[in-house]
Order: sequence, then structure tokens, then C-alpha cells
Amino acid sequence: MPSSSATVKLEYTLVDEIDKIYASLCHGFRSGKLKSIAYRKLQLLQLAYLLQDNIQRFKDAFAADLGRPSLETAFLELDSTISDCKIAYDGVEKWAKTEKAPFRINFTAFNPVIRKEPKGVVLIISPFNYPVWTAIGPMIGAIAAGNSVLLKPSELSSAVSGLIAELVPKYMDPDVVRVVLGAVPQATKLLQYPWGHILYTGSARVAKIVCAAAALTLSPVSVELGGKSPVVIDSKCDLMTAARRILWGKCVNAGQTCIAPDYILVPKEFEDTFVQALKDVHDEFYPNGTKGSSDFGHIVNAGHFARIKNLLDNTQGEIVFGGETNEAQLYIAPTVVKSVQKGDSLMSEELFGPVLPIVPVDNVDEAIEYINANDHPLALYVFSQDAAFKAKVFDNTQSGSAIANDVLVQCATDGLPFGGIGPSGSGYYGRKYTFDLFTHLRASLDSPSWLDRIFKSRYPPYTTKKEEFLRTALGVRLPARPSPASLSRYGAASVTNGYASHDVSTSRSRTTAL
Ligand SMILES: NC(=O)C1=CN([C@@H]2O[C@H](COP(=O)(O)OP(=O)(O)OC[C@H]3O[C@@H](n4cnc5c(N)ncnc54)[C@H](O)[C@@H]3O)[C@@H](O)[C@H]2O)C=CC1
Ligand SMILES: CC1=C(/C=C/C(C)=C/C=C/C(C)=C/C=C/C=C(C)/C=C/C=C(C)/C=C/C=C(\C)C(=O)O)C(C)(C)CCC1
Repeated sequence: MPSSSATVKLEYTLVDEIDKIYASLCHGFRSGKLKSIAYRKLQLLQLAYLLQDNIQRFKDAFAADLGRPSLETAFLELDSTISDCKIAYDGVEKWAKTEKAPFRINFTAFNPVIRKEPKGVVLIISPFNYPVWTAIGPMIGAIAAGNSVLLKPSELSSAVSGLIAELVPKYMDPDVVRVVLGAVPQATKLLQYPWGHILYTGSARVAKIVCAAAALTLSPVSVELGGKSPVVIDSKCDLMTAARRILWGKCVNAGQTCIAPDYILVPKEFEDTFVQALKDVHDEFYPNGTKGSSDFGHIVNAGHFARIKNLLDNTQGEIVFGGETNEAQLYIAPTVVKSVQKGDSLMSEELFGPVLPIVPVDNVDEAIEYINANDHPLALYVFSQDAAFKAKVFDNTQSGSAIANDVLVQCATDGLPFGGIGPSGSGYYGRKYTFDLFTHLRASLDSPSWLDRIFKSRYPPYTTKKEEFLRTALGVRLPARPSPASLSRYGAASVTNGYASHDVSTSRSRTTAL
């Protein structure tokens, strides 16, 4: 019997205390101490040590909330977040440096620069599934950028959220970071304040509530959501590597990963070969099965367990292996279901569990068509050794990320932004991108008085001569007008002498431009 999140009682912050917490963060931000890059670095280091000094306590908390294997907690959350602290610690001087605007001779006298300034007091609302990476991860960039941070972690991962709330006051300056524990009442109260930025990670349902509330205070908001991330299989893939990586991506955190491979699109004639490879890999990963295994986690709570089980119970596909569930242990075995049709229960929503539907298709065009008929996913995976196949899938679809021959690693790859598109989210973060998310690019210049000797044409009384001079000063010189032939190659209309032409071969179809 696992110790589920229900066994860890979280002491929620009193709603009445939140005004005081918010005010103290505003005061902390205005104190100006975070203007010092050196102080930001000290806080970043404190954050890294908050994790490093408490690795075993975090591992225990993850085990309580999610049955998370120790290696998964270390590799996916703790080490990668500590590494992100170090990247920010090393990079923040360079990231925060005022930038010169690109050189343009006409504007150089203004000495235009971009100041990298914090947005103020920012709010991070995080989910249960990666409760360190999605909470402390964004906090790193927010602090590096000089913001004060209020974190509202998930109440579902109560052991980890409780531990973060206990450790933050011990390691972090209360002017810089505060944690509010709780659920809807606390989150609703928090959303009543104006924020420098809100970063929300979680479900699309709650994202709509967050965005609507943010609109009332005109707080900028980024939403990191989920969705069904497809995997397109080419029969010319490296079969065993593909099977190993996909099954790993599906079993890590018991499938509760927003960028987990959600379902597989496989050529019909290759389905059985691919399924057999998954079965072989499963037996290699878990020679004694997954029930009671310390290498496999459990579902976060009874609600999510029932949701996934219900989807599985209603599938019309054929269970190849797995299928076993145990409510008391919140256990769902890694399950591969083959011959799944597109209208199946398993294709109706993000699975967020260790169940992998295999959908046979005639060819890659059918796979692309299916992906495009649905919401843009957070991640799209292709397994192929054929460059043309990969390019065809990537070039004809849209998704948060486009990954060939691996899964999940895009999260941790320095230099890559992480974020969705459309229903899978908006905004990007990850290391330098997190710094950018929480940074206001403040346009700045200093115009010298002597400029008026050559630039006074902007002042009244206006004359045609002044207008001509100003046009020259702006340096407006367009390249040659696009020819009707070049536009029609793309099926576009051209505008010539005030007339829009849809059929360039005949002047009869011209319509007057607005
Ligand atoms: N794109 C990304 O980076 C990630 C996306 N996700 C997505 O998150 C989802 C699972 O996370 P859950 O914790 O179940 O999400 P959730 O939406 O239930 O909860 C997320 C957070 O929102 C808070 N919340 C709940 N009701 C609220 C309300 N009315 N107003 C304001 N805040 C409220 C919760 O307390 C929690 O802190 C999945 O869809 C997954 O794909 C998860 C991790 C990363
Ligand atoms: C060992 C030496 C060498 C070789 C080094 C190599 C080949 C290193 C390769 C490292 C790799 C592939 C690291 C991958 C890391 C992936 C991580 C940490 C993934 C993290 C995923 C996360 C956090 C997912 C989060 C998901 C969320 C939030 C969600 O979906 O909900 C050399 C360099 C060759 C020589 C020296 C020794």
C-alpha cells in the first residue's frame, strides 16, 4: 500500500493572511535589493542549496505523492533544477546587461538601449506532476530577472508542496519569495491582485479561469498546458531504440507527464512488429513486473485513477499487455492497446497515465491529417532514420516542440524554449527563456540637444519641404514592388496602382482596392 498524497495533510494558508503576504512582497520588491545582480546570485545559490541539502527529504516526499522512483526524482526534477540554478547563476550578468539597439545611422545619436528590468511581483501557479521543476524552475528565472515571487504550488502533491513551503522561509529572503499553500479559495484570492506576470502551469480548464481573472487586472499571463502529444512511427526507424525511449517516456512518473508520448500513429503493416518491440522492452525494464516495483510510480489520487481506468474500460482496442489496475494502490500497469480507432475513448482526452494506444494508419499523410484535425499538441515526436520523413511531418504540422528519435529531453536541453502553441499553451520558458519571460524590455534613449540643429523639421509650422526631409531622415527605401507573377505563384492577389488584382492574366477581373 503506497503512502498516497491523502496521507500527507497540507496546512493551507489562511485566505485572510494573503493580503499581508502580497503587501510584503510588493514592499520587498520596492526595497530595490533585487536590483543588485550579486544579491540575485546569492538567492539563486540559496535555491540550489535548498534542493541539494534536502535531496532525501524530497525523494521521500515524491514517493509519498506519486510513488516516484528515487532515480526519476533525482534525474528529472532535482538534478535538472539544480543544474538550471547553476546555468542562471553563471548567465545572469550577461542576460541582465543593458543591450544596445541595432545600429541604424539615423537613430544612433539617440543612443538607444534596451534595459532588462524585472516585471515586479510575479505569481507562479504550479501543477502536481512535476512539483519542483514547474515551481522552482520558473522561480529561478524570475529571481534572476530581479522579481519577487509568490508561489502557489499544487495541493495534490501535498508532501512536496508542504516541503517547499517549509524550506523556502529557511533558505530564501521573505522579501523575494513567499509560498501560499491551498486550493481554489487561495488561488482565487491571489488572482484578484495585479501581478507583474502570472505563469500558470496545469490544465486547460483552470487556465481559462486564470486568464479571465488576469484580464480584470491586466496582468500579463503565460499558460503552460498539456494535450495529446502524438508519436509518428516510420517503419524505417531504429526499432528497439524507438520502443525503449517511447516506453520510458510513457512509464516515467506513471505517465503523468505533460509531454509524455500520448499515442502512437504507426503504419498498419508495421503495427505488430512495433508492438512486439514494446513488449520486449517492457520485459527488459521490469523483469518482475511493475506491481509493487520501486521502479514504477502510481497515479496521484483516486479521481485521476478513476478517470484513466474509465478510459481504459471503454476502449474498443485490443490490450496487448498490462491492463491491470488496483485502486487501493492507485496502480495502473503500463498498458499497450493496439488497433485503436480514432474515435476510441483513449483518443478522447490527454491520458496522463501509463496507457499507450496504438493507432494504425495507411501512411504518413493520414497521420499528418489526423494530427492537424486536432488541437496543436505540446510535443510532437517522430521516430525515423529518414530525413525526408521527419521533414515531412515537421513541415506539415504545428506543435509546441518537434522532436525526432527521443522523448522528454527537450525540457532539459539548454538553449531550447519550452512552451505550447494554441490549446497546449502560450509563452516560453526554460533557463534564459524564463529570464526573458519575467523581464520587461524597457526601451530607453537619451536625445542630445544638438540634434535639433539637423532635425528640427519635426516641429510646426509644418511644410512640404520639412515632410520630405523627415522622410529622407527616416531612410524609407523599399525594395522593388513584387511582380504580379511572383505573387500569383502563391495564389496571392497583387495591388497595382490602387487596384487589387486576383487574376493577373486579365484586367477584366480587377476590383477597386479599398
Ligand atoms: N506545459 C507544461 O509545462 C505542463 C503542463 N501540465 C499539465 O497540467 C495538467 C495536470 O496538472 P494539474 O495539477 O492536474 O492541473 P490543475 O489545473 O488541476 O492545477 C494546477 C494548479 O492550478 C490551481 N488551481 C486549481 N483550480 C484553480 C482555480 N479555480 N483558480 C486558480 N488556480 C486553480 C491548482 O491548485 C494547482 O496549483 C495536465 O493537463 C498537464 O498536461 C503539467 C506539467 C507541465
Ligand atoms: C558522460 C560523459 C559524456 C557524455 C554525456 C552524455 C551523452 C550525456 C547525455 C545527457 C542527456 C541525454 C541528458 C538528458 C536529460 C534529460 C532530462 C533531465 C529530462 C528532463 C525532463 C523533465 C524535467 C520533464 C519534465 C516534464 C514536465 C514538466 C511535464 O511534462 O509535465 C561525454 C560528454 C561524452 C564525455 C564526458 C562524460
